[in-house]
Amino acid sequence: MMKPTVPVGKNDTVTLDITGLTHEGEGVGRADGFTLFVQGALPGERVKAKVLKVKKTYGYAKPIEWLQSSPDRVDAPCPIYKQCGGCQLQHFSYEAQLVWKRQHVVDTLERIGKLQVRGEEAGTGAGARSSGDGDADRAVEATGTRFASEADGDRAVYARGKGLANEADADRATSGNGGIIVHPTIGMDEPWRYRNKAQVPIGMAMADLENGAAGSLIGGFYARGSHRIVDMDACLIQHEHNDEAVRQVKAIGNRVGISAYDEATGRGILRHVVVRTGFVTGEMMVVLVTNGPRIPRVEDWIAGIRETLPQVKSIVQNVNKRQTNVIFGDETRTLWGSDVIYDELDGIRFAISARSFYQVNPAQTLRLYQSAVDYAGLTGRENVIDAYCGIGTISLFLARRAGHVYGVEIVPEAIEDAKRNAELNGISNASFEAGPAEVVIPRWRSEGIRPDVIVVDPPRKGCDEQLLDTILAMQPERVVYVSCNPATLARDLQVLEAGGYRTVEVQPVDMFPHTSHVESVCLLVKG
Ligand SMILES: C[S@@+](CC[C@H](N)C(=O)[O-])C[C@H]1O[C@@H](n2cnc3c(N)ncnc32)[C@H](O)[C@@H]1O
Repeated sequence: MMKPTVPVGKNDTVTLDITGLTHEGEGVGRADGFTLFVQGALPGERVKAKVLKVKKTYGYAKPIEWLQSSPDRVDAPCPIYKQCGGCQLQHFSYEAQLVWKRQHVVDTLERIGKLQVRGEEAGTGAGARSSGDGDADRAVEATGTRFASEADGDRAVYARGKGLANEADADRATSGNGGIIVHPTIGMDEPWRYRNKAQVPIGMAMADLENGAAGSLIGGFYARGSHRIVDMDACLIQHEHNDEAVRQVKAIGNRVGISAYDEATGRGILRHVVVRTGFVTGEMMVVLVTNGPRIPRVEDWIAGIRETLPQVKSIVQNVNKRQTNVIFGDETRTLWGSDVIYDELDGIRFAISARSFYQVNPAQTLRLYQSAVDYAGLTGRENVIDAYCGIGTISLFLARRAGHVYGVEIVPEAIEDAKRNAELNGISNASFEAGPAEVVIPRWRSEGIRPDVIVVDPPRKGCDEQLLDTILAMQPERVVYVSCNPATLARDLQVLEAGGYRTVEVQPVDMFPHTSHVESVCLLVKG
């Protein structure tokens, strides 16, 4: 068979019309039908771009001149936005971000889930398209039910060839009542300084390393697509107290003298600084993630943190000796103060320990959980399962309106927090168990637990197949799916629809303004 020829080469200059944005916020354009991903370019723009890298079916290019700009283009307020990989959409007006996030959900439900969305003629959705042009929009995720890699799956979708429109239309499941309602994204009035948690990798200043000097610590996000740390003093999406804590930890580290962990050699001590602030209580936790149990001059560290950061209630060390991108290791010990900090959501108090998941945007979390509770449709009598429950946040919101809530979560410390949280709030109709949802819930089934509603809020990879099978076997009246990844949401909805559930509506909630992340809550009903 003839190998298809690629019409562009590295370092070529091409003119591109940008027709969409990928799930990572890159512009999508085509040169002679060949898909190029262009960081920093927006839908509706025409750019001259230099080709940086060419793969078999797609490539990457960098804009060198704007021939036409989008009316949605704005100046990014962050001075290190161009270097830092933390945010992807600061150059896109906030209103346009919200429209794009909804459209991204719609397109993904159609393309990957093959589901019909109400009011969306195939391929003619309003607003900024989330992917490429008509052809790319219709390209169908046909690589089976699981993705080898999220990014690869997504890029392959955009880059796949023409002619799939009919297949997509033919395969599209009918969802009854004219399709799924996808509501406008719920945005923030003030979409800055919203994060309660900073997780900052620590390194050494390059100049110091090259000069063989003792070295000063740097800390910030990784540069886009790399593991080079961009040092930062302030991050406009972080709570100011978190910024201050990271600055102080770097200063204390420089004064006390500690080496930064080096990924390449596996040597050095300080890997990450993780800081959490309770938005309601103001309480803070500082976690030092180290490459071994010993922190030199640990008493000076504790004194320095307590002196400069009086809101800190908990100083914790986590030991991670593995050569991995995963931030936390398995060993955690409290160096000073409490094992947890407290925060509140809608009058419910939560204890949060270092390794427990807690939503990072508390203002939007309230809206997200409110939608989840509404979709659960509770009257006070129902049995509810909350799968992937973390520290029991959604569980306790649900328990106020349910007969009994059963929460399950894989991190044992989070389950300890969840039990403590139920007690702390005098909630006695919620019980929790540590373990994989896909193992624990089938066992609950065999023990005779019959849920009326199942809520799932899985990590980015979505629900385990075994769990989806168990949901179908348990036949709850409603399933509420909270998702931080539209691609795996769409894939899992397709499985639930094939098993007899109908997706009624989806509410996107902007939990992560200025980034390309999209969160949604989704209601499914039986039959
Ligand atoms: C997106 S978080 C949601 C947590 C919680 N619902 C909340 O809103 O705070 C996903 C949670 O799933 C947990 N998790 C990951 N894999 C799991 C599994 N196989 N079984 C149960 N929990 C799991 C993670 O530890 C994390 O706490």
